Amino acid sequence: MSESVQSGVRPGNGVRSGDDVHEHHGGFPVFTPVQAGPNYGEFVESLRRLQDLAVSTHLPDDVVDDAIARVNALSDMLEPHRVSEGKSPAGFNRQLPGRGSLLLLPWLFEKVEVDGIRSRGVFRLFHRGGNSAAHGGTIGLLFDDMLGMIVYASGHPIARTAYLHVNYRQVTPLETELVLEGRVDRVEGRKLFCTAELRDLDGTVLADCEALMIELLPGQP
Ligand SMILES: CCCCCCCCCCCC(=O)SCCNC(=O)CCNC(=O)[C@H](O)C(C)(C)COP(=O)(O)OP(=O)(O)OC[C@H]1O[C@@H](n2cnc3c(N)ncnc32)[C@H](O)[C@@H]1OP(=O)(O)O
Repeated sequence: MSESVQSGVRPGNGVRSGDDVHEHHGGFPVFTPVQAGPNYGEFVESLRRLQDLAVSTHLPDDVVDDAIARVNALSDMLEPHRVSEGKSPAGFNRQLPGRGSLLLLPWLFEKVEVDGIRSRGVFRLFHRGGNSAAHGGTIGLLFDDMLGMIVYASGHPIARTAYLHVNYRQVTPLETELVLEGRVDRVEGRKLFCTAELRDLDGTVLADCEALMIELLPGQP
């Protein structure tokens, strides 16, 4: 997504290439992608490990107290480096799992093309819902984020999700490599009708979705 914001509309279905970036990306500011430094991916992975442990340990009280002190010390170290939206490498680095954003599932893109995207990754312990299955909300998060990339790849201006209908077909396992594919199926004016599927490596559909993405109007947030 970051490249679209930087360079404007790319070739694709419903192209309006050459048009003004501000006008056709709604009220989104023009972000210049912030490149991650050489160890940024390791930093994010370290935090993901911490998240996994935070939800899968039962700590003695003295360990909790020690952890609070250490985590606060780490936060105090980071605090002076706080920046505004668009100025952090988080979310801008497609070569990193989850584009380097701790919010996103740690997935990597295999294909980002006009006719659709494919991404691969795992749900981790942090994403556990119940009985070793992925939390349904994290599946929605994965789909929603991929929809943004589907719109970007298709060459359309930035769009927001009007609705996202998720069908949970099978229990989605943790720590198991899975694949997601999605595309724009149909365009009606500003309305982009998209579909995507989450599959295991045997090809079994674990979840699928249908979504309506609406291209933003000039100045629309
Ligand atoms: C660094 C990189 C950054 C890059 C960052 C890139 C960001 C990507 C975003 C990723 C996706 C997200 O998570 S977005 C976050 C979650 N979504 C949101 O917060 C969206 C909140 N909702 C809105 O802002 C608004 O409702 C919009 C923009 C979706 C639509 O509002 P609008 O622009 O006023 O459009 P409106 O006239 O209402 O509707 C246009 C047409 O769509 C239809 N329509 C509208 N909503 C629906 C609906 N739920 N179900 C059916 N149809 C609908 C209308 O009937 C109409 O059809 P007709 O009469 O024309 O036929």
